[in-house]
Amino acid sequence: MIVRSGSARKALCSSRNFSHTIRAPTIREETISSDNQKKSHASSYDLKNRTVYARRNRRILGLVPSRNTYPANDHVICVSYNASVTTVLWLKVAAWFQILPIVWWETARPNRNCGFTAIRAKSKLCAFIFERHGRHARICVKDDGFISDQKSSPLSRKRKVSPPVKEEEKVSQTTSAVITQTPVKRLLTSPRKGKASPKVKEQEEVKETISVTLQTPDKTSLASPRNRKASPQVKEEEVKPMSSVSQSPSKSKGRKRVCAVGPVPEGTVVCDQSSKKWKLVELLWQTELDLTYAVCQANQQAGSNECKYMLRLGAKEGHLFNEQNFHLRAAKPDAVEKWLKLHKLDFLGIPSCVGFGLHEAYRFLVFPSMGQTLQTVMDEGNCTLPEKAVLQLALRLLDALEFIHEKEYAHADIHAGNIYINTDSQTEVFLSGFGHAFRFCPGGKHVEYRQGSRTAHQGNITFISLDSHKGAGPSCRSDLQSLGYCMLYWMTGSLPWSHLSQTSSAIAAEKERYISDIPGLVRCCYKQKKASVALQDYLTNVMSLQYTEKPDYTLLKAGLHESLQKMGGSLKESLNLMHLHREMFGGQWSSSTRLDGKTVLITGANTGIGKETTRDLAKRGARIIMACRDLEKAERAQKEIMEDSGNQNIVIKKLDLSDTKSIREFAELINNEERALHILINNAGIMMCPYSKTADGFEMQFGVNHLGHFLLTFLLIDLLKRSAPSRIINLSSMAHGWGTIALDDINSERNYHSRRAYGQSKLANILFTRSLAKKLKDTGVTAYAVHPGIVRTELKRHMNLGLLIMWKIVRPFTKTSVQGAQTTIYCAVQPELDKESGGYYSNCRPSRCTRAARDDEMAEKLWELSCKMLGIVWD
Ligand SMILES: NC(=O)C1=CN([C@@H]2O[C@H](COP(=O)(O)OP(=O)(O)OC[C@H]3O[C@@H](n4cnc5c(N)ncnc54)[C@H](OP(=O)(O)O)[C@@H]3O)[C@@H](O)[C@H]2O)C=CC1
Ligand SMILES: CC1=C(/C=C/C(C)=C/C=C/C(C)=C/C=O)C(C)(C)CCC1
Repeated sequence: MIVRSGSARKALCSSRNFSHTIRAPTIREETISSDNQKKSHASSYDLKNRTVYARRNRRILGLVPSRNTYPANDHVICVSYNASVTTVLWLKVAAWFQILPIVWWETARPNRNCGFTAIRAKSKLCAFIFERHGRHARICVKDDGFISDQKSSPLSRKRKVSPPVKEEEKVSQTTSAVITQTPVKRLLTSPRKGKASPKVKEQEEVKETISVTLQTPDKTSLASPRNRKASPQVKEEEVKPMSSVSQSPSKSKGRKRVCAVGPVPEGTVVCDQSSKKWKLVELLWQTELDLTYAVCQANQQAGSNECKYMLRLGAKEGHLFNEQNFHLRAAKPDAVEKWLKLHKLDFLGIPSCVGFGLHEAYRFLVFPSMGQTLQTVMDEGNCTLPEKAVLQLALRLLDALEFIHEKEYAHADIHAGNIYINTDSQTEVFLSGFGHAFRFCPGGKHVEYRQGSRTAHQGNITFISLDSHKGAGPSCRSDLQSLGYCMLYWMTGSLPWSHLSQTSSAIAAEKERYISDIPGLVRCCYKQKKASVALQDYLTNVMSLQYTEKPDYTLLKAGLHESLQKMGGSLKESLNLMHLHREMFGGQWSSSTRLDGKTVLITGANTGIGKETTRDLAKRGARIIMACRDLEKAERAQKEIMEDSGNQNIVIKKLDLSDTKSIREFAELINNEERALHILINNAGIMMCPYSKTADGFEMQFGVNHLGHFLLTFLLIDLLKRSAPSRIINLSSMAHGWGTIALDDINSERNYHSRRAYGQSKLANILFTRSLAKKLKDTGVTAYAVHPGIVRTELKRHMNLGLLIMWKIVRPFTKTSVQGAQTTIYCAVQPELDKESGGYYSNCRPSRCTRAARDDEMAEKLWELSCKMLGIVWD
């Protein structure tokens, strides 16, 4: 529960001034004594799902804003205690370029005894102030970002206990077992470590609010496996993949779910079949089907930190019954021991069940504590994992799979929620959750392939094999294919079917389509990135396995091993589950929102951010109008996107934003031909070009980036209003701070500075968005300004040498076009944004722009000037 030492801090302190870490679990406050200079001290807060870590001696502090609030990746900022000048400078640069999510910070050393560093992240509420009082440091936290004392700290807020689940809510018709894991209190270290201090105990009394999102369980999965009937027909079920944790780890973050069985109060003692008594110390997490507790033997007094065991509790006749049978039949500890010796392995990730039994209407299984699930790790901030870690995981899992397959069982539900990682060693990976395990080879005789012989689509819908979709008994190939899907997903954060809200049979159809097109599958997930050769080989191998074929595990492992070695990795090495670059700078965001029947118009759609935005929205089913000045380039992009998305409803129209005639002709065509326009994305842009003028005599950057889009929006506004709810997205930039609006020399005729002129045009984009929001109030048309991040596109073609050198320096922190497109897509599809208008967004969340960009008076003046320059009247 409480982070004292170990992996959290190790992770936290591992790199330079900033690093990734796994979020600490609970509310904690600690006075850091400066007497103990040699000892390490950790402090952590979970403040309405935000956490601060502080470590004094290594002078590192970190904060992790909550995923509950923000759909995009978490960020970690670590700064020195009493930050040094270098740190502050670094922070300033990082904040200025929005590399880190800092919007405000302050350091001061008013006197020798009291210094502080305060940081405010993009979360509205975060402010952490580190004060030193004599020989002690104290952390104060306050909502509004300014110094507070602990009395006003929201730490005192009470958590509400999850209400018991009503009987009628428990069972209802829904999908096949969609397992979603909710960490009740997030375990960071293995429960074996650490002691709970009295103070901590007190803090633990504070209850967390658990909002109830009912995800009703599958009837069939609650029924005894013996009573389960095979459904001959594949039942068509509406499944929203995003609603399942492992289908989209990022989406489920923080979502609290209620288990089919009501929780048993902590402190309850249960007795297993061998009369051993187990005390439920703490509810760790829950899925729709079961609850996991930290437990200790009843005669021992232990805090949750000392619990060496975990207990899974579910319905008496539910999937735990199947799991219990599996453990009794196939995974006895001595069998595992024997296997280890025979195969000269140092480790085999098969949990040993040390007790099982019934308690009232529940069945429970007890295991030695295995750490935390991979799902939890990913929920804590890793949308994707580094290739090296995925290879390590896969090799460990292949060992486990080879063992269970040899014991005649298929796991049949491989996904991150069923994989545990020992948080102490970080080298031990366990395969758990055998609730769907299937004995495919009873007595050495492989079952015959028969579709519909079992309930179709059982297990986690995103990762189950095609055989499971079809209701055929899963065999070796099912597990290996599922593992392949998992690896792809962990590495890339997507699968062709993972972001679409589809029926289970539609997902099955996608899997069927790709089973014979591995290059296509890999391309679809990796997009423009270089794919892992090892993974591609693995997929090719396992997708071609016959139903009864015995896989060549040695060959499969050799391929992955070779690749791991080439990357300088080994199985002995700790898993590095932190994807630093992606995490901090990637800003990947995911949503299942479909746009079928919607029309999107996007300018500059043939390359860079525009092209990736088009690709994504095309995959969501929208009709797309690509407004481009170069038709040849546009056709190439259109062809590629059509092939990739399967969406043929993508048209190209010529638009040159540097010529008002072209804009008018284009708009006329759209107004005549299109029945509706739901999303207008003013994306095209030009940056820092040598001085030149548009056809109408406007300075090029101001003319294209602002005036061109201003006119286009004006000409399309009635169509947008008629199509409401509709949205306008203006691509601005953090570069809006590089310039001001020179009302008296808007065309930079007296003085041209290419960077400032670009800044002026991007500032104009934000001011235009603000004015639009005001003028379009109550029309159902909303407007958003976006900073996409610093993105590796063709935009920099006019940059001067100095800036290009700078570009090289910041390159490691820049985004790919796919990453750069995420905030635009977010503004285009996120349903809640219907209620917001006029804001500035970056990293898929509201962001802070400069004061000049919030100047409504200037916005009004710019509006008037723009109308005048374009010769239009727009009130
Ligand atoms: N990349 C970055 O780091 C950042 C980008 N932005 C903004 O994001 C937007 C997209 O930029 P990005 O994808 O990076 O840049 P690219 O240069 O890759 O793409 C710009 C697009 O705009 C088109 N375009 C340029 N001039 C005109 C014109 N006169 N008429 C019609 N289309 C035109 C280009 O067409 P063609 O291919 O024919 O040249 C191209 O399709 C821009 O508004 C930019 O200011 C903001 C912050 C940072
Ligand atoms: C100037 C400069 C830098 C580089 C900035 C770059 C490369 C910005 C690119 C911005 C873009 C592309 C904006 C588009 O709208 C550093 C190294 C951060 C630090 C100091 C000054």
